[in-house]
Amino acid sequence: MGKSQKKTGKGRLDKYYKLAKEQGYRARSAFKLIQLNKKYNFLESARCCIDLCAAPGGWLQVASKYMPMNSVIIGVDLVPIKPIPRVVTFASDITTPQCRNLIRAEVKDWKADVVLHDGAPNVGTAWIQDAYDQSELVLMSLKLAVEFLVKGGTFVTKVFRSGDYNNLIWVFNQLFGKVEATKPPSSRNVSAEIFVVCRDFLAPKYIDPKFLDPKHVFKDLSASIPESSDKLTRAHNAESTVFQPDKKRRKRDGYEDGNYTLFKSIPASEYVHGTDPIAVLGSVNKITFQTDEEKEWLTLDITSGDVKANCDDLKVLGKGDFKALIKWRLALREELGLDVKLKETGDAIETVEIIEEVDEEQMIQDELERLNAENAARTKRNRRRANEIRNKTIQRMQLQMTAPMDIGLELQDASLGGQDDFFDLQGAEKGMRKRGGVSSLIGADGVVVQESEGEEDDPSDDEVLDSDEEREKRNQELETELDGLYETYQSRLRERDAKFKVKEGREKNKEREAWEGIKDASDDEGDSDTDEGGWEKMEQVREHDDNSSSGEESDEEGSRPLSGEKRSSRSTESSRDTKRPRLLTKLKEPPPSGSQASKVWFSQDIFAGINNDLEDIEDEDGDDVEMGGVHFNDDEAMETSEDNHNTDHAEEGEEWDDEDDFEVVPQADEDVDMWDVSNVDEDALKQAHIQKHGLTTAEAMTLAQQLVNREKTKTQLINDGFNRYSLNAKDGLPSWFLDDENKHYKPNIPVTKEAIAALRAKQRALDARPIKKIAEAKARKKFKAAQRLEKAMKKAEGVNDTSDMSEREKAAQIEKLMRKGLSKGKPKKEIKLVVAKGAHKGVKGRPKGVKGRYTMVDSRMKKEVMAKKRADKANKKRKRA
Ligand SMILES: C[S@@+](CC[C@H](N)C(=O)[O-])C[C@H]1O[C@@H](n2cnc3c(N)ncnc32)[C@H](O)[C@@H]1O
Repeated sequence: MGKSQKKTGKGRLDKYYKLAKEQGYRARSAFKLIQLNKKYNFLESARCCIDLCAAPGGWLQVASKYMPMNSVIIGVDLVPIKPIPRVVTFASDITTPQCRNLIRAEVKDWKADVVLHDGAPNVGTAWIQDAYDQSELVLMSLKLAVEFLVKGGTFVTKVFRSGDYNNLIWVFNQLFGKVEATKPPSSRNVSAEIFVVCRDFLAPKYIDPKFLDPKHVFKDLSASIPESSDKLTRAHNAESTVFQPDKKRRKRDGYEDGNYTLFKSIPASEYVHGTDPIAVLGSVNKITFQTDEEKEWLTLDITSGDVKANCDDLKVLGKGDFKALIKWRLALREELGLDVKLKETGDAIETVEIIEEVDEEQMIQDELERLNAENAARTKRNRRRANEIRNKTIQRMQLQMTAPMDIGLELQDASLGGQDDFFDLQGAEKGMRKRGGVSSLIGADGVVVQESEGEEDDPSDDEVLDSDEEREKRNQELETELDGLYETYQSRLRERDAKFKVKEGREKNKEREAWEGIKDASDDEGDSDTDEGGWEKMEQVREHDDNSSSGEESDEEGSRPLSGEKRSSRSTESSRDTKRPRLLTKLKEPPPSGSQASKVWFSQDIFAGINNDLEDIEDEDGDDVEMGGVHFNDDEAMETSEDNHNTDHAEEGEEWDDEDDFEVVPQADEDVDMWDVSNVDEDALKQAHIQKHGLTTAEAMTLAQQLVNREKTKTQLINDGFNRYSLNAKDGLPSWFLDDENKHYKPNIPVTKEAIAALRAKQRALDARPIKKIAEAKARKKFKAAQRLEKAMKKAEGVNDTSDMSEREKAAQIEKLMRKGLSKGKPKKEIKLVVAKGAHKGVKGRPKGVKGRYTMVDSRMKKEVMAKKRADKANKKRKRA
């Protein structure tokens, strides 16, 4: 064993190690023998002791200490043992006859009182192998012990807990009167070693060699030798008792005695008559039909082909097969009359059940309770759903998806219009009405006030929806309504915010929505009652309203065929409109689709002169008009004229009268407008970004390169702008879908390798740029070098000008100066680090043999410096945060 291993392994430096050191024992194992002897007192009376595997001699030291003077102590080991007073030692392998002869030569005709064995074969091989060798060594030591021990003597041996342990103990028991296994306190718990103290050696006249033969001992041995039998006799009859055991050991892996096969079959009668059919089916492979009776069962109707097949292989039973086999067994038992009694009992029980007096009142009561419970559960479920919907609505309001005021008003309106179920859920609606509508849920500061669960469970809200279907339907309606409300909210935003309106207009330009034609105003009105309804109708009416005066609006409202909530929102809006200054009024609101496209189209210069003629061109019959080769209807013409009208004003920069609630939204160049799909700010931002960082995307770089290399013209680029992504109709699409489309449904602009290479090169150049600090340091260095050179030059000039020096001297001097000027300044003086350990440990002043500048360092200092650096860094970070 290496020294380092000894010190580090298993925490070896324990108290016994120290004690052994203190008391001069060669090994800590000495204490094991001391403790064993303390318990069994075998050393004090011993006159002769043989220690097998004794090196380095710890046990021998103990024996020499505890055994009487003049006693014989012999120690044997593979390795030589350093001499110990009163102890005879020699090196030998205890498994060899040579060792036996050596011992014999030493003890002569004496017999040993004690034979000790603390052998450990070696270290490093696999545990199984170690354990086996150990057991073998034990048996070898036993062989020597039985040869040299006196009758009544003691054999102490170390055994490892392994599969052979019991066998060894069994053998010991055959040869000794008392066998005890013990683990002295000094033996480490982690060690598998156990010490067996075998006392009262029986010294039989004949010991069967098989007792001491590992091949036989470590074979399967019986543990059941009759206690009553005389030990000697047993020893004499070892072969018959040990090697032909009465009862075979039961295998731990569950084999039955004598049956080492995995396949098991049982006769059908056993299955049928047995009490645990399930266990049979679970543990057996096959049910056989061998007896006449069993064979007869096979002919019965109940024994179908399936049953037979199932009986053949029980390991592959499915659920159905299993059931079939159980049923078959029951049927067969009935057939055989085995279950008659049981059946009768069952009947009797049933009869008892039937004749049991039925408490009618109790039944009614139970039924009532059941119904109540069901009802309560349903109510609770409904209320929970109502609550979910309400929370959803509130959440929408919080996300500003729905104008809270609208909801409140709509609610009121709905209730006025007799739409009691407007909010889908009566309970919820009632609750809200009581509290003044949803708007009441919102505090003065706009924070939504959540209701407590307790309130939800108010028994007064017990009215529930009729059925799940109805509730579902209403939920859907509510969803639709809420979507509508979201649209309203958006349109309100449009009206309020001129920028938003312009932006939206541009968005529409971008998308070049499909031309749907614009219906005649009169048609619109006429159709409104028949074809269209719901939200679109309301939108159209609202647009129409926008063009009329606010005073008129309120008057006309009542006659319009709008749903209650829409009417109300409109009327509210109208009343509000009268109060607040409107940003855009007289301009005709474009129809929901097509108008922007037409606006763009007709805003081209080519149509500039025909603005005023539009009315004239208007077909009296309201027919569609052909203009500039483009087919369009009356509405478009109207709109075009107005659009152009507006554009004119915008171009002229005329200030519109505030009273008219007009604010001219400055328009950029129309040509640019076509492609300027985002808002102006975004463009400005993009420009600023490009100015600052240059082109950063591969697409932009590709386009730029194509333009520079004249691979593409501006017109081509513009044409490329018309693609499938630009003709997307958004009508009727949910907002979430549109949001998603905005993110992902984008044209895939091609990128070229060259563009990517250019971008990479740019990035590399950026990466290669040193950080500010380094750049500054480098510049400083350069600057200082230049200064030095300048100084050297000046000096050189001075030298050159001197007349009292020869040319050769001058040259040498100048060279020296220039060398100095070009050098990196004064070389730093080296500081020697002296580690404060070994000879330098605890030295005050200059350590020996160290010249020049030095610094004493030690591991502690290093740790402290590191810790300080860490702390400083952490402090800096904290300050910054
Ligand atoms: C744990 S030490 C014994 C320590 C000893 N009891 C003491 O207190 O100093 C085990 C010893 O068994 C010895 N050994 C192993 N196999 C042996 C063999 N076949 N014959 C003799 N000695 C053997 C080893 O050399 C080793 O010194």
